[in-house]
Amino acid sequence: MTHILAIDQGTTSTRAILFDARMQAVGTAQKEFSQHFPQEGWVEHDAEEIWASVLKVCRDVMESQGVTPGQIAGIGITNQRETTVIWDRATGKPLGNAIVWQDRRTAGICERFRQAGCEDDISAQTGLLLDPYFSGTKVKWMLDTFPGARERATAGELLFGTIDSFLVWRLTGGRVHATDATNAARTLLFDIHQGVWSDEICDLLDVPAAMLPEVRDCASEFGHTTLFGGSIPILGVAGDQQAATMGQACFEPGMMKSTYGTGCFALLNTGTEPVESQNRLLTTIACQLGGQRTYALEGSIFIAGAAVQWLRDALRIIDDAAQSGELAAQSDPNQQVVLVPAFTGLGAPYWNPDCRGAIFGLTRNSGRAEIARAALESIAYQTRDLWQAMQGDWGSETDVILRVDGGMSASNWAMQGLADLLGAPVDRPVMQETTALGAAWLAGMQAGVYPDRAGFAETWALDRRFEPVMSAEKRDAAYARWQRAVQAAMAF
Ligand SMILES: Nc1ncnc2c1ncn2[C@@H]1O[C@H](COP(=O)(O)OP(=O)(O)O)[C@@H](O)[C@H]1O
Ligand SMILES: O=P(O)(O)OC[C@H](O)CO
Repeated sequence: MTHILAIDQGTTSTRAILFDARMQAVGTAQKEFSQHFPQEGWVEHDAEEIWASVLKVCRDVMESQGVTPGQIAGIGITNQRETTVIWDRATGKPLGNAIVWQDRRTAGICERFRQAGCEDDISAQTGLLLDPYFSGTKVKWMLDTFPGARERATAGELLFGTIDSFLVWRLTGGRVHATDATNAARTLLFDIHQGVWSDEICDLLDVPAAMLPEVRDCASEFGHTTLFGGSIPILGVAGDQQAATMGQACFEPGMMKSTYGTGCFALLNTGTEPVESQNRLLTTIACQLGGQRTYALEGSIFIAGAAVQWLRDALRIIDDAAQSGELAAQSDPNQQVVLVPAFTGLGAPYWNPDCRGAIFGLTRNSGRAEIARAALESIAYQTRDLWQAMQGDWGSETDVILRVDGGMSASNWAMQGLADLLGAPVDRPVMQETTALGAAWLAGMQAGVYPDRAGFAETWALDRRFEPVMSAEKRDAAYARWQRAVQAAMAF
């Protein structure tokens, strides 16, 4: 058995990547799927379409590489986190569309619990904040909205899961209803200190315990799938940002990665003790291996690569994402156009679900290039917000080098801009599919074919280091403009 199959179920596409015995990616298949925006601030996925995309990419990659199930030692699953599915235990059919992590429909529910004084207690247990981002209020909304759903969930007829859990259920033919600790940590229902579902929060949100998946280590047995013409064990599961943290080998306290996909998620490993943020960051589980939890501080930005998609799909000023850097490079350096990409509210450290996007500093000379530049710079400014918050929580005396990955990290222009606006070096690894690599590593380690943490960390290789070249004066002035722009957008 020479291969590991990683399934990376992301927000905009599903990928299957085959890794060989030396942890090299030897084949990839990818499929985009539909995004549904039924109302302002709502974002949904069709869980059946996601499932079909998973089957397709797995079959395609095995076929293209001529690899049979008998040659695959294990499957690792990694997924968009928080996105919520409820399905029927008997039929496996979803109750409705999945509510995506970006969806803001439960802002009112969050506000009601905040007014009732529940946020501190919820934060203390979960490490999260009362924001529609997390699964808990999405589950509540579904149970409140679909007639008879709560009664059926209480009777054990309906099951809840994040995407990993839904895929494990489907892949195992309904035999396993499980998730891993990193995905559980994003639900708002999980006590990250005790490593168990919180009865108190489940009662508060009226979520029946009978519908919750069993929580397992990231590398453990999640059953077998026989859907590809032979039996393959599922041996690894982790939320995509945590998988990327592992794929970047950020195993030591103080190591940090930032992934630029649809959104941007920066995780700083804080070791075996959770650190409570004083700067509106999240405390989360980075991984759980052998029953031992490692924690992280996380900064979550909702719009990163999605701003580039907006340039392509809504403004139509580029044909594909890679052109954004070329266009930005043509911009007039003397213009000071700032884009606040709060298309679905603002995440860390602002946590403002009602804020919407804004552009400042336009002149008659502002055009496509300046807008493209503002879009790419907005990702760097948002990372600096997180960077400062992390330094506040972790201590700024430590020299943290940021490891970057995700689709947008391919843009040299954006990564140089990031180093400039942070005033710190940015490291991009050779292997930029770190999310899939992390999931593959979990499964391969569990299968006994890949090395342990130390051996894996030695394989991390630098593609390019981006050193800051911008003057401190220019950097501070630019960042001050961004801060004013955010305040103005929130006041609008
Ligand atoms: N060369 C590039 N420059 C800027 N943005 C890019 C580039 N390539 C991809 N992207 C952006 O990266 C995102 C895709 O990254 P990916 O890691 O696949 O995301 P996800 O896992 O969220 O689906 C898209 O939003 C796309 O606009
Ligand atoms: O699909 P991505 O890569 O944008 O990641 C989504 C995150 O997991 C949401 O928390």
